[in-house]
Order: sequence, then C-alpha cells, then structure tokens
Amino acid sequence: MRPLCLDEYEQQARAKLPAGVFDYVYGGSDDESSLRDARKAFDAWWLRPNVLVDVSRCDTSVSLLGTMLAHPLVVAPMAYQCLAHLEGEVATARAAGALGGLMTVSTMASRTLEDVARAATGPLWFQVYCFRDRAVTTALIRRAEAAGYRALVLTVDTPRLGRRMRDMRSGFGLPAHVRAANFDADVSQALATRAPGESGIAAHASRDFDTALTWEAVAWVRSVSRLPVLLKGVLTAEDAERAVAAGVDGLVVSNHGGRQLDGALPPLEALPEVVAAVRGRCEVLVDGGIRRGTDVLKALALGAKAVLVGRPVYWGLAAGGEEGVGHLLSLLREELELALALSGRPTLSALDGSVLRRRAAFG
Ligand SMILES: Cc1cc2nc3c(=O)[nH]c(=O)nc-3n(C[C@H](O)[C@H](O)[C@H](O)COP(=O)(O)O)c2cc1C
Ligand SMILES: CC(C)CC(=O)C(=O)O
Repeated sequence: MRPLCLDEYEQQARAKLPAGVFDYVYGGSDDESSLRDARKAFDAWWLRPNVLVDVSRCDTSVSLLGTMLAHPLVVAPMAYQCLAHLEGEVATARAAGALGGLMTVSTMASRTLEDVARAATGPLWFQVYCFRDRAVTTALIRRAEAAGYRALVLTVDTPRLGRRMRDMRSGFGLPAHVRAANFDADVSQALATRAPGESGIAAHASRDFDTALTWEAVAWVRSVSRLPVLLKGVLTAEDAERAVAAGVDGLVVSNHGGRQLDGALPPLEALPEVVAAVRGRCEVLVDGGIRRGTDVLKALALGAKAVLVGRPVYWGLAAGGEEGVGHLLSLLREELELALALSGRPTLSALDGSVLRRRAAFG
C-alpha cells in the first residue's frame, strides 16, 4: 500500500536503501540528542481549535521573497540525492514544482545546478557553502544566477562538520555512481567511501570548507550578488539581530537537522526569540523535524513564514523517485490543510499564538 504519512515513507526507505546510505541521511551528530529533541519540541504545544468557522475553503498559499507559492513547504537543501534515486535532485525539483512549491538546491548536489534548473517546473533557491577558496564560491554563485535561481541560502552552521558516528562506523562516502556534480572529479574522489572509522563526507568538509567563516562572509556574499540572501542555521536572537543589521533578506532557524552541534536547542524552541528579534524586518523560516501538517501549523503559529522539509523528501525519493516526492509533499500539504480546517483557521495569516497552548502545564 502507498504510505499514508511521512513516517511510513521513512520505513519504506529504510527497507530499500543500503544501510550506510540510510544512516547518512537519518543520522545526527554525537549522541543524536538534537535530532531527537527537534521532534519532541512539537509535543510541547497543544492546539486550541476554534469551532463553527467556515472552513469550506482553506488557503495554504504564501508569498516568499516575492514569489507566490501554493503552500509553505520548502524542500530543504540536501546533498547527494542520487544516493536515493538515479535522477536525484532533478526528480525532486520536478516534484516540488508540480505541487506549486519551492526547492533549495545544495552546493553539494549530485546533479549539476544547471541540470536541476533545466528540469525544474517551479522556483529554485541555491544553497551556498563557503569554501576556503572564495573563487570557487563566487563561480558557483555566478552559475546559479545565470541558471535563474532566485535566492542564495548561505549555510552558516557548518564551519566544521559535526561528528557523525554512523558515517564513521560505516566508512561512509560516495559510491562510484554518485558525484559532487557541481565540481571537478577531484572533489568526488575526496568524498569516496573509506575504511570503517573515517567518513568521506567529513574528510572532504575538513579539506574544503572555510573554517574561518565570520560575519564578513555575509557582507561578502551580498557584495558579489544581487540575489536575495538568506542565512541558514541561526538559533539565537543576538545572531538574528546581527543578520538583520547585515542586510539579509531571510533567516532559516535551523540546527542542520541535528547533524552539527549536538545539544543545540530545537529550532522550534528557538523560533520565538528569533521572530521577536527580527520584528518583521526579514523573512523567518524554520526547519527540523517537520513530519506532520500540525507541525507546520505550530511552526507558522510561532511566527515562521514557511518551513523547510529535509529527510522526508529523501525518503520519498528513495521510495518512488519523482512520484514518491510528489506524493509525500502532497500528503503533508493535505495534512496542513486539514489542520487549518479543524483548528478553525482557514488561512495561514489567521495563524498566531492563540492556536497554541504550552504543554508544560500538563503533568
Ligand atoms: C542527507 C542530508 C543532507 C544535507 N545536506 C545539506 C546541505 O548540503 N546543505 C545544508 O545547508 N543543509 C543540509 N542538510 C540539512 C537540511 O537542509 C535541513 O536543515 C535538515 O535536514 C532539516 O531537518 P529535517 O531533516 O528533520 O527536516 C542536509 C540534511 C540531510 C539529512
Ligand atoms: C556535504 C555535507 C556537508 C552535506 C550536509 O550538510 C550534511 O550532510 O548535513
């Protein structure tokens, strides 16, 4: 039977993918406590529905940085999607666009950013990792501009890679048929499978990622491109304040899916302080642990304009390629629409703190 919810896609993917690939996607860093807590944070809120509201039509559409979208479910940037399906990011882009949504394409995609743009049926953002060699980053940004990407998402929580023990144990790296498609072959060689004990992903990151990244990089990215810039990986009011002062167009409240600093607070928990600090001066999005329509509803009620969905998209891709991602995203969109109806809030703009009650008062 076709999966009925996102977690059922995870089960299918677990059965289908090689164990090392499943672990790379599923896993977090160290003890994986941030990975678990991201989910638990949603349970800290109950919903307060209003009844006898006309919910015969519920509207999930939203405008993000000037682009109208049919729903607020943005595909998170995720590397190496050919690990899950031969078409990789191209299949994901087609599925996201068909449903009227937006996809963020990773610097470390396994299809070239131009291939993804050619196949895409909807808007794309380009996720930027800053490399030690700024010329490499500049060249990627120029290519993204030429290919029609609409914004740059600068990931700021990965100056060094978190210690992902699953990948170390399996000696995880890219199999021969998957490559870092935006780069020359030497990068894919650095990423190749290793002996158990060492991760190829970590080896590559420590070779090429800029460990000296500071706020200067934000000004630099803004100076090299006229595209809107979002920062991904902000978790505090003080960093949000600095980001706004630096002129960013958006923030993604994120702890990188629990794959970087283990013990970092759940993004949902960080969201209110970031929203309060931003005071409407830029867009605020959130990711981490979104698995149900009611999770999306809670994130929006706490002030996010949209959410990014990570691992579930990988599971949809593994289970059924473009069709799998399309069905998975439509399940989540339908769950969100039903959650709006049953909470008596027929539009996203009707969502605010009044739909939430902190569960700490319970037991
Ligand atoms: C397999 C995998 C690859 C990822 N690759 C990237 C990446 O290339 N760039 C990036 O900024 N974030 C990357 N992330 C983090 C996601 O963009 C996102 O922050 C996180 O997965 C959200 O949590 P969720 O998986 O619970 O939805 C990756 C996550 C996973 C699971
Ligand atoms: C290339 C990797 C650093 C991609 C990533 O961000 C991740 O695996 O979490």
